[in-house]
Formats: sequence, C-alpha cells, structure tokens
Amino acid sequence: MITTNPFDDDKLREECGIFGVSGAETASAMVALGLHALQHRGQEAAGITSWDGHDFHTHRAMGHVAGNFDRDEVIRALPGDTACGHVRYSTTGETSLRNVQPLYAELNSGGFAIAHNGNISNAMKVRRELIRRGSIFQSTSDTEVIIHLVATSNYRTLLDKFIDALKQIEGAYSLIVMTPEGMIACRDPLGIRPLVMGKLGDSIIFASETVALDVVGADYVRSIEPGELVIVTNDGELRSLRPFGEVHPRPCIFEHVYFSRPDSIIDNSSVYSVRKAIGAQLAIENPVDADYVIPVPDSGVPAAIGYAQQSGIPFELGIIRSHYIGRTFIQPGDKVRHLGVKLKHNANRALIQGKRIVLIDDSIVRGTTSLKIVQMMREAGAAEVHMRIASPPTKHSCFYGVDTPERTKLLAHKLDIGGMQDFIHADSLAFISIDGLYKALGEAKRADIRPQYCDACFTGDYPTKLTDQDEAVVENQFELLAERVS
Ligand SMILES: O=P(O)(O)OC[C@H]1O[C@H](OP(=O)(O)OP(=O)(O)O)[C@H](O)[C@@H]1O
Ligand SMILES: NC(=O)CC[C@H](N)C(=O)O
Ligand code: SF4
Ligand SMILES: [Mg+2]
Repeated sequence: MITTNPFDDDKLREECGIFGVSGAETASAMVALGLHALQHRGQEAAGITSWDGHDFHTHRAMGHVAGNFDRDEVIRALPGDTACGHVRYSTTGETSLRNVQPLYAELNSGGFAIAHNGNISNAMKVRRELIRRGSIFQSTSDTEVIIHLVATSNYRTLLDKFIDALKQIEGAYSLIVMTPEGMIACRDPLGIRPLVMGKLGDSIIFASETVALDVVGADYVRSIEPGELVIVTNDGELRSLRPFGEVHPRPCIFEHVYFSRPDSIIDNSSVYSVRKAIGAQLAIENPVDADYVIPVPDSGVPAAIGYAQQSGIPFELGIIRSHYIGRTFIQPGDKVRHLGVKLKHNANRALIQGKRIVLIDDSIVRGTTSLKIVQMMREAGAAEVHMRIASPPTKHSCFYGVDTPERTKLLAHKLDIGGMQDFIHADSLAFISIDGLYKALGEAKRADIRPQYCDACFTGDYPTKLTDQDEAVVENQFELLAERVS
C-alpha cells in the first residue's frame, strides 16, 4: 500500500470532504452542490453514489466536482432519493481512480457504499491480516479495510458488523455509509475530523462543514458528536448510538486555523470569528510597530483583520491573489513550485513602497510561501517586513487525514524561530503560542493532561496509537541493522 502521508514532498494540504443526503427527490444533484462547497477540502478526485430503492449507482472521476458532476446526463445516471459523495485528497493509497470514493462493495447484506474523511492509523496492519485471511482488495485506500472488516465480521446484523469493524480501527474517521437499510453517519471516538447534520424539509443531510448545508439551503441541526453513530432509515427515522463509551474528544485544531472555510461553523464555533480572535491574540503576544497589516491571501485574511483591529494598525491588501489559481498550486519539483507561488500572489506595489509592513499568515509549513512573499514585499520597496503566524510552529506530521510533508521537510522541524526568520529574510518573525491559540478558541489554556484538541502537528502529542508508523520505524531499524550486518 502506498502511503502519500507523510512521505510525499509537498506542503501541508487539505483533507477530504463528505456529503450525504437521505430522502430528497434530487439527492445526487444536492450532493454535487454540497461537494462544490467542500471542494477546498480535496481537489484530486470526486465521486457520488446513489441508491434508488433497488440498485446502487456510482460515478467517480479524477479532478474537480465542476467538469465532472455539472452535466445533466451524469446526474440523471445517479437516480434515487438517497446519495452520498466525496472529494478527495489522498492520505493513504495513490491518486488513481481505484482509490476514489465512495468505495462500494456487494456484501452478504447487499450493497455497501462508504465515504471517509480522515486516515486510519493502523490500516496497513489490519490490511495485512485481512489479506492473510483471504480478503481480496480492490484499492490501496485505507478506507477499504472497513469494508472487509464488515464483510468478515461474525456479528449478525449489519449495524453490529459495522460497529465491530470500527472497534478494530485506530485514527481519524468521519464516515457516511449507505446500505439498503439506510444511511449511517459517524465520527471517530475522538471526533478528530468534523461532521455536521442538517435538515431540508424532510430530508436529512450530513456534511463535513456547514458551508455545504448553506449551499443547498438546508438548516444546520447540530454536529455529530465524537463517537456518535447517527442512523437514518429509508422511512426517515433517526437513531443515535454511542458504541464506544465515554472518551474525551480531541477534534483537530487545524480545522479552525486553516482547513475549514471561514464561513463554516465547527463544533458550534464560527471559523471566521475564531480566526479573528487568533489574530487579536497574536497581536497581544507579538506586537510590532508597522504602517500596515497585510494578510497573505487566502487563509491569512481573517487573522489579519483580528491583528489589525487589536493593534490599531490599518489593514490593507498589499498582496493581490489571482483567482485562477486554486488554493494550493501543486507541481512537482522545487523550481515549478516556487513559480506557482508567484503566479498565485502579487505585490500591490503602489501601496507597499517605503512602508513598514506586518504580514499575517495562518501557518508556515515548508516555508515556500513566506520566503516568496517576503522577497516580493522587499522587491516592491517595503521598508521593513515583519511576519506573524496565526498558529504555533508546525513541527510534526499529521497521520489523521491531512497530507503533510515528511517531517524533515517541515521548516519548524529543521530550524528554530531565529533560523526560520533568517531563512525567509524577515525583519522579525513570531508565532502565536499554543496557549494563545487555545485562548482564541475560548479555553483558558491548553489542558496539558487532557488537551481539548488534537494539536499533534504543533506539540507531537498524538491522541491515538500510530500503529503503522511505529511498525514502519521498527521495520526501518531492522533494515538499517541488516545493512550494518551485511
Ligand atoms: O510554508 P508553506 O509550505 O508554503 O505552506 C504554508 C502556506 O500554505 C497555505 O496556503 P495555500 O496557498 O495552500 O492556501 P490558501 O490560499 O488557503 O492560503 C497556508 O495558508 C500558508 O500560506
Ligand atoms: N484526506 C482524507 O480524508 C483522505 C481519506 C482516505 N484516507 C484516502 O486516502 O482516500
Ligand atoms: S495532527 Fe494537526 S492537522 Fe492532524 S488532526 Fe491533529 S491538529 Fe489536525
Ligand atoms: Mg496560504
């Protein structure tokens, strides 16, 4: 199985988005719209599966939702009043059609479709065991182990088989599952990845973010709770189960910093307001004398507004962003990647000339963006360029559904803050503290014994076992040993 996380060489990227609707006349069209609103979470591939009461229908394609799911004939080929869909950024398994979700299989109980946001941190171990027992895999995706665990479970009902499967996996999973009996939505016991429920008339909707509810005109009902399973039968009856017992939740803090759209509500807080509060806290912790506060578009914008309001320094658009380049412009090879950042952002020269500026971005991962932007500001004639970052230094890889570079490529893993400042050629560089970030989220501070969030990419404190990684490290050591011996 190929794991693209964390051994690929690009920067921290998005994750996946999932959307499901039960009991709507135009289910697959609604899913296509919902996936549109979640496109920022994954741009590699998209897929929709529908259920018409007799048969399941699936269309999966590489690329964006637009271009693949905006044609009448595609939507007409996905009939039925229940459907779910997925936009993908791979974390386990290569970027190819066989790994595009929803994954689908014919089980003893009938059809089974699954859409997953997250990453199963013991998938390789479970897969090896399943293959040993005779399972034949169709993909290299971590998500497929769930299907085989359900298929081989000794429990009687499909629901019990599903719960049995979940109890054997570790890591992060927000799931939408479709069976002939209805739809199931669930979040892993720690609630690492988000999932919300909405309502439109009599139809029930599940989505990674509330923006996807907004786009179809649905009302937000509530978040699916960490460790909760919500079942919707084909008659629209709703049931909630908590098969994992009480676990202290640890949702991903980076959703609030970067991944989610600012117009989303996650676990009852507005992403936009939190980002502004982070910016304000950053200004309290790391003030600087400057003429303008300038955001690095797009994700730095709300934090920059907060920084400007708190500091009283005027907010200005000193960097203009091209709307024809996506959120992440990813190209292999350093030369092209650097070009990409220049294509995306350009200096507003007339404004910058002779000014002391403070740039605000949400994060530094490899440092590619900051390096280019600081240089761009200097070339545009800035007198001083200060950089403030709305998250603590990203020092560790994510194993929970976010495609981070290998740890050794994270700038904050290689260099201390002084070294990073020199690397990006800024006059000063500072990051919000971890407690400051928690404060902006409404907490007094990080509860070190029982942290309120997953913040492993900043602290290295992973909330679950990392079985596959630990095994990989052991395997590596054996290899090294073998090399030394031979
Ligand atoms: O240090 P780096 O490796 O360059 O990565 C960090 C940058 O990547 C992200 O921006 P991105 O361009 O992906 O998306 P955005 O438009 O949402 O800000 C993030 O907002 C930082 O600007
Ligand atoms: N980013 C994600 O949530 C990816 C889901 C799944 N692990 C995959 O690789 O396809
Ligand atoms: S490691 Fe970071 S990005 Fe991954 S789930 Fe935890 S907080 Fe989120
Ligand atoms: Mg950015």
